[in-house]
Amino acid sequence: MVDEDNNDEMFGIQVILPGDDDDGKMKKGPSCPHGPTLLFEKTGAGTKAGRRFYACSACRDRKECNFFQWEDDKVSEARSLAREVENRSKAPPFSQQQYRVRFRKVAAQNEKLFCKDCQLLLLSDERLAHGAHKVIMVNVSQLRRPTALLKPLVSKKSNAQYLFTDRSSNFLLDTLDTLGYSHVLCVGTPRLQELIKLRNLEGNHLVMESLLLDIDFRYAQFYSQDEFCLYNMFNHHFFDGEASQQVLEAFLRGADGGKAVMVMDPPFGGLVKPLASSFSQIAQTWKTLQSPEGTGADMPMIWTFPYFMEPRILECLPSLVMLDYQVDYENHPMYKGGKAGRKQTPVRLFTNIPPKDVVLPKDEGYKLCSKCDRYVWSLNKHCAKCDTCPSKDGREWKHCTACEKCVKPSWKHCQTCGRCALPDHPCSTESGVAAGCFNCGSLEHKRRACPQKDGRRFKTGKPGKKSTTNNKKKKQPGQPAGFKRKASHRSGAARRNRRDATAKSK
Ligand SMILES: C[S@@+](CC[C@H](N)C(=O)[O-])C[C@H]1O[C@@H](n2cnc3c(N)ncnc32)[C@H](O)[C@@H]1O
Ligand SMILES: [Zn+2]
Ligand SMILES: [Zn+2]
Ligand SMILES: [Zn+2]
Ligand SMILES: [Zn+2]
Ligand SMILES: [Zn+2]
Ligand SMILES: [Zn+2]
Repeated sequence: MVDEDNNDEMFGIQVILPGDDDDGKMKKGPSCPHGPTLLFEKTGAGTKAGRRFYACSACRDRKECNFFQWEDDKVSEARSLAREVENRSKAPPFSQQQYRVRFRKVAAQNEKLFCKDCQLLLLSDERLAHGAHKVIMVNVSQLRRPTALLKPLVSKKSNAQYLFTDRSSNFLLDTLDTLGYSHVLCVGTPRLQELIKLRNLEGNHLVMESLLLDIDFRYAQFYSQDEFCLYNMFNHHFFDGEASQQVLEAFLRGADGGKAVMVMDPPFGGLVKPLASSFSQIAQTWKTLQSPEGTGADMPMIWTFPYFMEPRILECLPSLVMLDYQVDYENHPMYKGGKAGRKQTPVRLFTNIPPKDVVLPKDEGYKLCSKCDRYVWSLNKHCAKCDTCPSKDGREWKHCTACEKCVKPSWKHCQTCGRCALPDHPCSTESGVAAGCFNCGSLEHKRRACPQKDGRRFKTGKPGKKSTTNNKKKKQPGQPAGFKRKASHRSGAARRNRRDATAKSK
């Protein structure tokens, strides 16, 4: 589901945000059903600027949203109107207010009905209309656990609804509780919001306020307007516009005097740059709402994402630090903890909370490194030469004196490349400069300019040998050939590569 080389410039396509090259004056892109689209640029070989186009911010698969428009396209009025009609047709069937009224009615019914086919709570008189559907009766506690009732939307290229295990969600909540946070902004973390509400009911903890921002409108059924906003975290778009912005502001204002924190768990294949931009905008809103006597500090945040995205995240949000805690997921085939003990998962916490304050559980194998002043995984041994606990992936790394840094245990120092690498890596030229394309092995170009831009990686160590799997999809007329974004990099080959790189821990 995630590739190690997932980044915003993958396959020679990069996202352009306001401020990148226009002093922030870039006009808003046209909208798809997921709000304003993002502007992408197809970067060719060399320095020449590529052609720009708009595409959906939220879906990385054209089957889910096929919006495409060249930046310089003239769009006819008829096409604009047709788009508006389509966008409206994809909007939720009820407004947040209507959902709330329905929820109250359903909660008051003797028979609380839920249609599994429509993923909708039903009023008694609607049952007939869902006669052929699978309708079940639910109780009050099920109404309080929407993440258990709703079927997770596991399309990897859009919602990727992977839910925290009890272990991970309890750890997160205990940590926030210990650190004294009174307001938790849950961005794409419905299970955390749910757990907060359930704990509040228990009455033996300080009450925490929470607000869920998520693109899955099914959650609107279960929460009031002050508890849920339909939101796209890739373009910072509130589907209910000003009303939702005000809900967010009221929530953050309410935290003045208390402590607010934002916890985000985006789909793992998502582009880091637009995500970071949205999170920064929320943090900025929080900052402007702080009373003048505040400390001027940044809004605390915790972003869960795979460890191999660390360089990209830190490039976009340099104040974050990656912690060793391994987040696991209940319904993810690869990222869930094993039955007997813990299976390693690649998902970590990135935070601007001082790492020493986030106490990682000793009984799960974490320990304090007094030299680094942070909690680390048991196999992450402090290296005196690097003066850090170097491991990123949970394995014990070893120091290479030639490279003057710690490297993965499976790597060997290669005299030809002058650096450590996997023993079967494609070797570089005599010049000592890493040669050729990491994707296909050709010495003619780098991966970014690879004509075979489908994310498959050169794996055999034989330069020039191409993979036989090729799941090319039809491109839209006039659309750049490389426009697949994350669509195909989860081919069997890519998945295997990632597994090699992470779970199997080569
Ligand atoms: C990886 S799951 C995280 C769920 C979390 N682990 C939990 O247990 O609460 C991603 C979440 O982000 C939401 N999501 C996906 N795409 C989104 C988008 N573009 N904007 C906002 N939320 C999105 C999904 O609906 C889902 O709830
Ligand atoms: Zn879209
Ligand atoms: Zn139904
Ligand atoms: Zn250390
Ligand atoms: Zn070292
Ligand atoms: Zn080395
Ligand atoms: Zn080499």
